[in-house]
Amino acid sequence: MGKHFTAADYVIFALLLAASIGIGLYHALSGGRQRTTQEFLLADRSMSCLPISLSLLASFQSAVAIIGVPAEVYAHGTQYWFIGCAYFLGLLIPAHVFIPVLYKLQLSSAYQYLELRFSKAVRICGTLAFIFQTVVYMGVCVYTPAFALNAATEFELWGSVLATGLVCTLYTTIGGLKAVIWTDVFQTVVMFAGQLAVIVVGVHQTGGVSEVWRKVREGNRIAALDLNPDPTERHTFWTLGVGGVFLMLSLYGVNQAQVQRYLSARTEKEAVRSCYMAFPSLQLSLALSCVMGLVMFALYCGEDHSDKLATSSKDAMVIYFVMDMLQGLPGLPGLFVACLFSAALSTISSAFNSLATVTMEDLVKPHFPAMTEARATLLSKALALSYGLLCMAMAYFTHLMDDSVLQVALKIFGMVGGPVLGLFCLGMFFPWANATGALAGLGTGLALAFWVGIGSIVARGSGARPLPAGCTRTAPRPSGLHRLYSLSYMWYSAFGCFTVILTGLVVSFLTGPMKEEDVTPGTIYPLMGKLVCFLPEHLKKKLCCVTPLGQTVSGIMNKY
Ligand SMILES: CC(C)(CO)[C@@H](O)C(=O)NCCC(=O)O
Ligand code: NA
Repeated sequence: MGKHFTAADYVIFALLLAASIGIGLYHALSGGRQRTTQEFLLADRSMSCLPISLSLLASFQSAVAIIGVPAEVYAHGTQYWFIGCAYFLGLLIPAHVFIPVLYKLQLSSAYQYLELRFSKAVRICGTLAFIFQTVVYMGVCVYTPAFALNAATEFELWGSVLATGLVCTLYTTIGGLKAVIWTDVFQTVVMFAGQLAVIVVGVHQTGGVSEVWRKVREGNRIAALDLNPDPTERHTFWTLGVGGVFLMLSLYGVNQAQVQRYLSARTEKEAVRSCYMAFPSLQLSLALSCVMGLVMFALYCGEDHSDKLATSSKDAMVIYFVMDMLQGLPGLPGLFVACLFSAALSTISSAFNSLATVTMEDLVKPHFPAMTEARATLLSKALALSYGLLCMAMAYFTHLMDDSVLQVALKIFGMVGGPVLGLFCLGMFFPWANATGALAGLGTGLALAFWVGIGSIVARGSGARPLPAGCTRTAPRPSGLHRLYSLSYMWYSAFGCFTVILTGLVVSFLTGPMKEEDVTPGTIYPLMGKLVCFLPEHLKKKLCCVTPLGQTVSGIMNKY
């Protein structure tokens, strides 16, 4: 770390790690001392909306976004910022559709819903898809800050992977979900502080806000709304603002990490409120990272310094610029590194805890119904620990990938999260869908998503790579399969989701649609009923044939 780090920097970085472990210790020794799975995995269902909302932000805001978004804006301008449009529906729909259904069912794992609605097999498939998605994503999260720091500074690569992994494993294993949520709060504040510091210093060094504005205008970095309907165009209003809604739904609607936070809320109202409160913090976070890219552009005028680095990665270049800007300002490099690690730690800890939860609730408990609470809690802790170790192994595989980290992460979310979102939509909005349809749908959705996702990587390797922004007009239009492979990664979630719904419905009707009396009450969201609320009562009843949500379901829950 040599020339970049002074004593003040080491102190700040060490404080972050120590405070995170401290919060873990506090929750290990206070409250119920993490002796039940209710406390360890669901924070005793006692959380209020403020910590939950910051934690919702932190779950999927990792160093990948902190580095990846400025890198994207530096290279291609602010078009990516339009993903902020997707946050409206991307949070409103979870708040008013997914939370009401999932919270009322008093679940512990989101995938329990799939058993209530379809069958045990569907639940297990949903769980396995989630585990796969999260384990791969975790690798990217741990590896990204370590790799970028190593390329731009003298930070030891595998040393930082180990530090992140071990600290995070420690406080997650001893402090449970309460520690995860409260460290998220603290780490989110550090994250904002680090980004803000870089922006302030950068604006100052450029010579003021108006100078920054002049330079990014001259450099063509402020993007106008791009309404090009071509689905292979990487970033347009449609791919970001509409495709992004499905990405957001798969993360904020049905992903276990987030659902677990909703379920840990004291009341349903607090859960809904936390979803609303996540909106401004998500927008703030997006704005900070986009502005950081702009400031960087103003200061370095689009120079490419990759020749000075051991890698051509734009992500490493961002770190190089930040460290260059902050040089000679003791404490600030440390704050920025703390910001990166905060972002990473808060994401990885959510991943450990949610992985431990689904493995326990969906894969282990159903086979050992007589397991004592003490033993189940011990096993949950062992699971959190093992996933922690697995995550460090995954970091190793990530270093074999060669793509912008932001794109890698969002591709994974789309390829696996999209089909899983489709499964929940199929169950909630279509009372006719049956378990066979759900399984066939999920299988088809995953297969198609992986075909397109892996196809895009292979096609790019064989020279069909889309040209960089600005050259797109002269690029030959991809044809045939290549056109499919060049589908914008921002559409992956929507593509997977609709494939599952369509296949699921067709197969359900072929194999005999579900009958009204066989559907578990409370598992359907009366979408039709809400859409046709102006129609007379008896017609509505015909259209949405199932028990309304308002009815409590404690009776049914005893059955399971
Ligand atoms: C998931 C979104 C789009 C939500 O804003 C954003 O946080 C993001 O781009 N995340 C990238 C993945 C990551 O930061 O790990
Ligand atoms: Na995070």
